[in-house]
Amino acid sequence: MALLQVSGVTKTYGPLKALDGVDLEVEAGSFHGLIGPNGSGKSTLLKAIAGAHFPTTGRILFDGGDITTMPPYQRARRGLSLKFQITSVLTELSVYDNVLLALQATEGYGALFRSRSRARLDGEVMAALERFRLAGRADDLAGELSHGEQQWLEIAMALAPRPKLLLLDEPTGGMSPEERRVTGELLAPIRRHCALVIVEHDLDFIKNICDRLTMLDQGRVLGTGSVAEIEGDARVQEIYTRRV
Ligand SMILES: Nc1ncnc2c1ncn2[C@@H]1O[C@H](COP(=O)(O)OP(=O)(O)OP(=O)(O)O)[C@@H](O)[C@H]1O
Repeated sequence: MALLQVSGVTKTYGPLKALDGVDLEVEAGSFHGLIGPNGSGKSTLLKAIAGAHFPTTGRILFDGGDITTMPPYQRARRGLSLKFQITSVLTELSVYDNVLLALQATEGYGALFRSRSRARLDGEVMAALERFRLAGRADDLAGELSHGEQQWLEIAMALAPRPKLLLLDEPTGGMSPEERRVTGELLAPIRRHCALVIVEHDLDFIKNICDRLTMLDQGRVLGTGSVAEIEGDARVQEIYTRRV
């Protein structure tokens, strides 16, 4: 069974169907990109998976359990983690404390005091920072980091609790081409232990890092397949030449 299974998900806002019978399957360890024109429903789908809002109809299964109407904090404890487009690092805290807080928030303070030593958490914080080339900035204020570094810090925070699935909404927004390239490099090794669902407007970036793509158009799935299959799909090409 797939790690994530979205079945027949619809989301309506008044008369508007932002999602219309969407099916999506993501296997463990797979990187899955959501593409499509503006307003096609990519962010709405990501939010439904994250629990930021609930579908009007349909079901979402994650790691064998039904999470359709589960609150976000419970999804996080089951292994679902997310980073949205808007940066949410605490700029007045150190880089180190941002990651520490992310770990503590997922575990719950009770669990932290019962079973986890400060030394063990310290190891996890530093490992998370090292993976994202931020270990040397641990004591700096997060607000002193560049925009790209703040995005990496947020991804490091999202990955620190070792989720099974990471959701990323436009992580390379506002980054330089070099920062985008590095972001791809930093994300590649996580597939050993974590799957990814990513919304990203930079098609070259998403094609380079994803195994599979789902193309949305007007709230419906137009096609799902390998990058080569989706690139070769005439309907996908038509939409991108016409509207994107
Ligand atoms: N909270 C909301 N209330 C009303 N309509 C909404 C709301 N959120 C999204 N929509 C509408 O749902 C549709 C899908 O929006 P969504 O943001 O999911 O598209 P998207 O593919 O992520 O677009 P973009 O690429 O521009 O970010 C759009 O028509 C949008 O205006």
